[in-house]
Amino acid sequence: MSATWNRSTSPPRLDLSVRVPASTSNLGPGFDLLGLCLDLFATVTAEVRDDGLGRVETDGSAGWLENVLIESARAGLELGAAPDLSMRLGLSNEIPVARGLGSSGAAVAAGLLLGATAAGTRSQAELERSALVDAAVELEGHPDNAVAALFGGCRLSLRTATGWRVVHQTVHPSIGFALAWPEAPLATARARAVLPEQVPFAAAADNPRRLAALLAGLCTGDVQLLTHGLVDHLHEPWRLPLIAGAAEALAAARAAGAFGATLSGSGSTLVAVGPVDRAPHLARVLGDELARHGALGGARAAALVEDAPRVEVVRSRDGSAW
Ligand SMILES: Nc1ncnc2c1ncn2[C@@H]1O[C@H](COP(=O)(O)OP(=O)(O)OP(=O)(O)O)[C@@H](O)[C@H]1O
Ligand SMILES: N[C@@H](CCO)C(=O)O
Repeated sequence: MSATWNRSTSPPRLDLSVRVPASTSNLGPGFDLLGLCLDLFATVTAEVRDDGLGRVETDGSAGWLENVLIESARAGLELGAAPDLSMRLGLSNEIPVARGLGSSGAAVAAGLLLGATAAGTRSQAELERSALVDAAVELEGHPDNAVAALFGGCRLSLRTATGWRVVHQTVHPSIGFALAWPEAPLATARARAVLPEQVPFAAAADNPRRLAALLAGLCTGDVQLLTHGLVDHLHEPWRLPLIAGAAEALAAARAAGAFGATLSGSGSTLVAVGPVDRAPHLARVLGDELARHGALGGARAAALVEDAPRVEVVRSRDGSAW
């Protein structure tokens, strides 16, 4: 971060921008644990003013993500001890919202990074990304999407006695991801509300076995491990009935050569995991089957995004310089 602010007669202004990835979470047994960044992006801009008013708003472009973006930017400013800065946020978003692709997690990460960067630019003290994790989890309610969006790559979020520990999970380059989502949204809150209080002992006992296989399979590209690992008993059985054609589409993807197929996050997007060169075909298979049962929102192959989002200083200006 090179820009610094000088007070002058008109409030100094800083324009920031950050591009944050979508994420698929859970991948079956990694419920509220695993988030994997994919190449659909939300770009958030911020006009920051050092006017002492502490007003955070959007320019009207954020739609359903407006509140989460404002709250996260505020939290970033507060963490950076600069709650008196004002921010005007704008969103350009290619992540389908309320489809289990981490749009709110991306908004949380973007807001926190922009707020913390604005604060740090004034104080010259940059906040560590890891200092934002607790706030991200609190804002989002679960760690997987927001943490992945903050750090990039595939991430496991573990709550320890001393706070959240974020672990990088290697994903073998032979593995590809195919997505398809219905036109109808499915809010995470609704998909969490259908989960049971308790599950049978056999289901609880099998899920960690599946998770161990999934993580080893992601690391090595071992097809048998991935196939064994992309199975869940804790959330998928209750959520699939909420999405017309989901069970049929997952079965079709498996029959077409996917190693496995499951819900992306809490749905309504479906994700098939297969050979990287077959991902476009698998996306078509998922999409065709969803379309047979209702209106299709979209279908595409998606690539893992390893890079952490970086806040860019678009321009820095005080009254005299501009
Ligand atoms: N029907 C709705 N009307 C208004 N806002 C909504 C509606 N459904 C969801 N939202 C808001 O849209 C944002 C994104 O929704 P949500 O968190 O459910 O999905 P997501 O982040 O896209 O997917 P996921 O977290 O499952 O990966 C949230 O801030 C949520 O409050
Ligand atoms: N782990 C969260 C992700 C929300 O997309 C859930 O499954 O509810």
